Amino acid sequence: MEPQPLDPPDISLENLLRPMLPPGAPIPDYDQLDYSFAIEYSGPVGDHPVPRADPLVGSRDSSSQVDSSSVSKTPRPKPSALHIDTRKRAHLAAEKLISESGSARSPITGLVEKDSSSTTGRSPLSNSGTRGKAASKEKEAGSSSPDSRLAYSGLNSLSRKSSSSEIEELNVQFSAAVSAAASALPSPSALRSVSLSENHNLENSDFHSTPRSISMPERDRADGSSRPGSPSGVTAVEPVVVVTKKRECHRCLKKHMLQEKETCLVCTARYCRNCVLIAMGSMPEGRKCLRCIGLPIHESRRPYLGKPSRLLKSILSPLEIQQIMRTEKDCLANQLRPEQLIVNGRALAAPEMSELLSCSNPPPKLKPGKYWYDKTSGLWGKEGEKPSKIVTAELKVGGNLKPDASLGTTEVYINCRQITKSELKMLKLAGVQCPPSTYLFLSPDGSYMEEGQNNYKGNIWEKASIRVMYSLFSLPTPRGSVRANKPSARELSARYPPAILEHKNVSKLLLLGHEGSGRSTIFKQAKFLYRGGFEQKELERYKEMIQTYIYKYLVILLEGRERFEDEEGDALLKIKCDPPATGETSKNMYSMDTRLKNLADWFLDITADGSLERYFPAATREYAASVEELWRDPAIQATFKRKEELHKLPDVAGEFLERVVELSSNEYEPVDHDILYAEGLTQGSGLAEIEFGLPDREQTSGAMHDTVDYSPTGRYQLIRVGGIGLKEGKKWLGMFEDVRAVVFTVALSEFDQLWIDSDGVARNKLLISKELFQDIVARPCFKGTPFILFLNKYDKFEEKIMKGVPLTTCDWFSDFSPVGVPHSTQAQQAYTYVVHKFKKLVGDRKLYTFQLNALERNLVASAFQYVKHILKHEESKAAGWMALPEDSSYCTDLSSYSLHSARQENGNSWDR
Ligand SMILES: Nc1nc2c(ncn2[C@@H]2O[C@H](COP(=O)(O)OP(=O)(O)OP(=O)(O)O)[C@@H](O)[C@H]2O)c(=O)[nH]1
Ligand SMILES: [Mg+2]
Repeated sequence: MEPQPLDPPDISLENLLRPMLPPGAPIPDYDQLDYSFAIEYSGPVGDHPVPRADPLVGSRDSSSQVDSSSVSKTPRPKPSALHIDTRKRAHLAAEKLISESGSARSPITGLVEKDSSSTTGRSPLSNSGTRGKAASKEKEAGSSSPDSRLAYSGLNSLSRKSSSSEIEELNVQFSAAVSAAASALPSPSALRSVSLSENHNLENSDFHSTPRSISMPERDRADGSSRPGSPSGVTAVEPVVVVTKKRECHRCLKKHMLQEKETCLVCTARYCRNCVLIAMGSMPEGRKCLRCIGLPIHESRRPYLGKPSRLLKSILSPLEIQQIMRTEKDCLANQLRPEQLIVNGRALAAPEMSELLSCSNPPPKLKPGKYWYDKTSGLWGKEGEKPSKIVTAELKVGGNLKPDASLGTTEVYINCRQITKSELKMLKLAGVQCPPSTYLFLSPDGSYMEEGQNNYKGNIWEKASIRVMYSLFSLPTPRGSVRANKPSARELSARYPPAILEHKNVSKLLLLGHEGSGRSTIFKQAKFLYRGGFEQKELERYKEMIQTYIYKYLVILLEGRERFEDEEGDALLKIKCDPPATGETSKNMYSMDTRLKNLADWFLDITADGSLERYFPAATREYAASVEELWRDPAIQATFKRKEELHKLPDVAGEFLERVVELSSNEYEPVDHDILYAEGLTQGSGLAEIEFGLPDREQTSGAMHDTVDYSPTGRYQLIRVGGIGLKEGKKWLGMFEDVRAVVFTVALSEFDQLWIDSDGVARNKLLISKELFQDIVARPCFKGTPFILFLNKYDKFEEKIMKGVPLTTCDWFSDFSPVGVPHSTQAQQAYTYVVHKFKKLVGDRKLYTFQLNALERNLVASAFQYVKHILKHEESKAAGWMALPEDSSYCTDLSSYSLHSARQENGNSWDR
């Protein structure tokens, strides 16, 4: 039989394209198609192997079929047929889609996209991104394959969120094109060891097998146990710097003497214009060779981040350059890692670095290294050197400033740092008197005073000539005009309370205490009681604060859940003694289903990399339902039951999480109760003051007889020293020598709670309060000042004692043994014992104590009346009268006031 002639292959464009596209994908419009073809090389044999180009005519051959194990599960186009220009098209389509969908996109989408260049940039609501074991499996299987990494991040995230097959298709084509290009044309060195046929095999290509250190939390790696090694999640792998001859292209090894080259940000290999796109692919992290993707950049290249070269401009469209430069600047792998910055002797954590970089005046061109930072003035410099910059003050970054931070030898100190000779010279020029052993307190605007003295002395930046001199000597000066920076009276009062307050004829009350003891609550109650509450602007701030804090509380719970799940798993394992089969994870009451776990992981990730505050409260509404779902999950509820073990979780967490949907709505307005429950006054807590007149007793409860105003002026000023203020600003205390009384708050209920200090050491909270109290009582500036101890949170204290939590949990109370006393509950006995312990601390000195529940407004009013009595008493004592007010509702001993007596006076009607 005569052989039938074979049909000529159908070489229509459609048939050519079909194998390149995923099954079922529509053929793109011919007019819009941007394509090119590779033809087989038939020239003379050269020095280097030439990549093979397989013809695409006809149906796909078996060798081009993608291994079904490939997680992308999409056929890869043949390397030869799809030119890199496809990227352009994919990219433009993505841009188009972004611009079209821009307005309709939810804030979540926008936010996630923004972050998509970073490790954690995955939609929390999609299942694609998993931290932990799932992610690690995915990685092993290749699903977090180079495809997904190579695709433009924006495009990638779009395809994840959008169901648009077009985008997915483009993404796949684009990734495949790059992979193809990479594997088809590896570097000469790779070619030396890889045969052409291997080279042709995408799965075996050098590109695929190159180990990556892309931002994968450490626990996702070998042991699967720990949190990310670096907070940023980028493993600190030292890049291997490629040494090439100066003018040689690292890929083709040609010299191209006069041609510009593009340099890899990681290994510094240089590529000529013909090789750059092949060597660097789609540049998902900017200008890096394919094998360097995921690696941290070489520090010498940091100044070039985001700055396109002329070469790039000549081969890519402006839109592409814009996108590449954006990813280059934003992508996580290219960021400075927090641990590379040592500030005041301590490596930064991710949230600290993000605070530093996002402040209004960050240090410019930061490089890895050791720095010192003066939080009070904002001065910033390299360790052992004079200051180089004034950055935003009061940032919570790094350790404590050391006197020798700048290796000064002048014996003149600014905010505890011994200054350098050039600074001293400048200070003298500015007319500041500074003989040896001068201790100056300098604020960010240049105003200064001598430490321990209450007078504001002047401003070193005031004269323009001085500022010029400073810059001549390379010393930093503040940005903008000093006049504009002049602090308001209110700001000054916070900085130099005595200077501002001196002229006022008020009785100053200093409100001190350890974090969480209730200082702000008392302050807020004073505002409600005597100043008519909060203004609209302040309410807005509280709203924002509450909405942000909910997420922080959630994250504490999520971390706790993980811990408990592991512990429980280990415990069950010990009981069972038979380890689960490989890959099987034992479930317990703290385990969550995969979807919620993904969501939880996302929250933990954005917290770990310090971007939680970038998302919230902005996206609070979108996530409220998810947070509620998480909160209601049995695993989280089981975790919450063990809240005492979650040291950072405040008491209010449950209350706020319970109402997350309501609190997250736009219409939500904080009510008094919410404001009191919200921790702190404002997010940045330092010094705050409020002035008020105390009304006569009759006005507040109607049951008091004291109609005489004992205060000299009838005006009081309550000054709250907040968390940071007290720790770093202990020197301020010396400036409050004219206060009439120190009100020290202690949260009684903390006797069984732990506090993790900055060194990670857990300590009993009440013991910390005790030490702080002892420290302050012992200060010479408070030698003759009456101390009033507000023993707060009695409600919680009572609840705990009644529940059987032993007071002896706190070592300080180890000798407490309740005895059966008629008409006295165990809680009252415990309270009396605690009062006794505190009084013993001050020896012969008088210590006034007041039992308080600061959430009860009337009780706080009584507390202030009590303070007023004390002041009167102290005044009489000083005048030698020694008469106590007749009515003394403070029982036999003015020095103690308990809720018991207060309740009797007020007929037990304590409204919140
Ligand atoms: N149950 C109970 N909770 C209280 C009491 N006093 C304060 N709280 C809560 O304790 C938490 C911490 O109180 P804050 O007033 O912020 O304490 P603080 O840390 O000293 O204040 P800042 O200096 O602003 O940080 C808040 O959620 C308050 O609502 C109390 O007497 N009983
Ligand atoms: Mg607080």
